[in-house]
Amino acid sequence: MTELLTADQMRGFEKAAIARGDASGLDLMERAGQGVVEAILAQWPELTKGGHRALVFCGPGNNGGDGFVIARLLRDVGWTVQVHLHSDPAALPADAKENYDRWMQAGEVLPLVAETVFAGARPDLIVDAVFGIGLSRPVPVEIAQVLDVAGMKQWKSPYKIKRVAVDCPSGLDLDTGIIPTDRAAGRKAGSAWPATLNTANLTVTFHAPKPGHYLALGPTLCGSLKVVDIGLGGAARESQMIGQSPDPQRIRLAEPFFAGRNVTGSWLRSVMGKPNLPGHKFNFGHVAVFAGGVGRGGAARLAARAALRSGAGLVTVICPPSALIENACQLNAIMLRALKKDQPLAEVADHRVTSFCLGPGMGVSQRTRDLVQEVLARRAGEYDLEDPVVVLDADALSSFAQDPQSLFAQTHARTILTPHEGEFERLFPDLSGPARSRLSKVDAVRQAAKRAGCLVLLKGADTVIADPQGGATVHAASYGREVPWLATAGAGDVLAGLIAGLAASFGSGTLFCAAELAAYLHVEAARSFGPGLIAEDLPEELPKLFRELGL
Ligand SMILES: NC(=O)C1=CN([C@@H]2O[C@H](COP(=O)(O)OP(=O)(O)OC[C@H]3O[C@@H](n4cnc5c(N)ncnc54)[C@H](O)[C@@H]3O)[C@@H](O)[C@H]2O)[C@@H](O)CC1
Ligand SMILES: Nc1ncnc2c1ncn2[C@@H]1O[C@H](COP(=O)(O)OP(=O)(O)O)[C@@H](O)[C@H]1O
Ligand SMILES: [K+]
Repeated sequence: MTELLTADQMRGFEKAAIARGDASGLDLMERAGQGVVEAILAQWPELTKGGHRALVFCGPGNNGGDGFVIARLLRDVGWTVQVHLHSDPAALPADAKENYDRWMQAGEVLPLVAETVFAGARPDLIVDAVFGIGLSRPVPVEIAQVLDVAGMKQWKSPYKIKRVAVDCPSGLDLDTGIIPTDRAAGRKAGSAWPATLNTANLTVTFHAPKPGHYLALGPTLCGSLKVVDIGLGGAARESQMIGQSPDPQRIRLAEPFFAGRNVTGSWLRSVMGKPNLPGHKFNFGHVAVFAGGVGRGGAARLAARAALRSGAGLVTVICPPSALIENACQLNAIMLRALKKDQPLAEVADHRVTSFCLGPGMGVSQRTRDLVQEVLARRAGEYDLEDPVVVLDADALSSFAQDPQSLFAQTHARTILTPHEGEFERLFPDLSGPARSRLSKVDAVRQAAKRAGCLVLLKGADTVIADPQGGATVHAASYGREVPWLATAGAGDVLAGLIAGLAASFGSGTLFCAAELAAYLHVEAARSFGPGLIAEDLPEELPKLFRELGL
């Protein structure tokens, strides 16, 4: 798993490397510029021949400094390079000023304004080195207009121009994936998108990716993402091994890589615990999924099917007596019990149930609230680790919209809430909507987890999982892993069942790791099946996936 570094953390790594004497700021800037040029030529080998034309846009900070290095290195290999600067050169920080001076020994700098940028011939390459991690406010309108991808239409055959962003397309906040805009810059009517849009074909970042490359608009704006090693050392804590709990206050990316190696098989084995161990079905966990009334059982059956396919030893659907026949007609390997209104839960779900899943199709009602509270009150005794896992999704969350605190008063460390944005807003209105123009999805989910006293997984193409201590993971269906066809009714129910099933076995993995793996498998199952997918297909794709992933 790769660590995602916030701007502050990145600056910390840079300072530490300089303090250790590993490199000077100027060395780092040179390596950064060199890394960008190498990445450009690797991405487009046809550009290696030289004789091409580049526009380099430089900003007032060290991102601009990288731009001057790139301009010089391209010029050295025979390119015609035109540099535009948005700043008073005298105000540049020291390393950027030094690289400005080196460029100026045989070059010139034009202002970064539309009239001069679009006056010349069509470039082959545009390098955006205006703002990186130092972005502190909305980009001024006149610069946003120059950076707007639509501006390229001023040249003939604009699709031939390659756009490269240094650290990020300028204007993207790398902590949040949001584009801060002010009223002057405006937004398209009725849209979350700003009126102008700066996108890249290739984004080159340094040392480690940043949260904003994966959250919100980040993946759409960045194109493809390349991380360049600039020798900062102390690899951004990749030592958070797969299968281990997250480091509090740090953010990681849920992916099957460790130290550059693909470790999918060992990730699956470390979290699932099942293969190669002797034992009987009760050793591999018993999942109980609560279903709603007549005609509403589909969602629970989807969750149950995912739980069983994910390796749980037993799965039982618990439904009201009126829905027994409907469910009996649909279920075979999944067991079925009816729970009467005043019947004690223990009569249908004994102490061997290791994982509960509540919400899908249950209905928003007092009955759902009561069942959630009864399940949360069931504790195993002294050790938290033996409490049954409780996955709360959909109606189990919405049933507490009027009084979220009464839910949070009962949740425990083995509880996970799995809302989509709408359900999240019902429980955490102050961490949703307008608040999210300031607060990253990661920080919103961290605050939610702290308040709820349990894990929270907020769904989306950028799924975020956080624990109450601040540990957080992003699982991103982006950069070649896009699965828009996963936005299909019932896909969330399958995810809830998958978490309940993976966490049921008391394998070596924690609930947090089970949630990370579930998010990954969910998207891999959708990728494996492809377009045309419906929710029923997801659990059925798992056996093939497990085989392919080396379980
Ligand atoms: N931290 C590191 O380890 C390294 C950083 N490098 C580069 O340095 C960059 C960070 O440099 P800085 O911290 O100087 O930050 P930036 O260069 O990203 O931007 C900071 C400057 O832009 C101004 N600014 C911010 N938002 C603005 C806005 N909306 N309108 C007008 N002006 C605005 C600030 O006042 C400041 O002058 C990175 O993105 C990366 O490109 C590289 O040289 C490699 C090493
Ligand atoms: N564009 C997308 N890319 C990747 N995953 C997506 C996308 N849209 C939705 N998903 C995933 O699909 C699931 C939808 O869940 P949810 O909104 O609860 O739907 P439902 O209630 O119909 O099951 C979530 O796991 C979400 O992360
Ligand atoms: K940039």
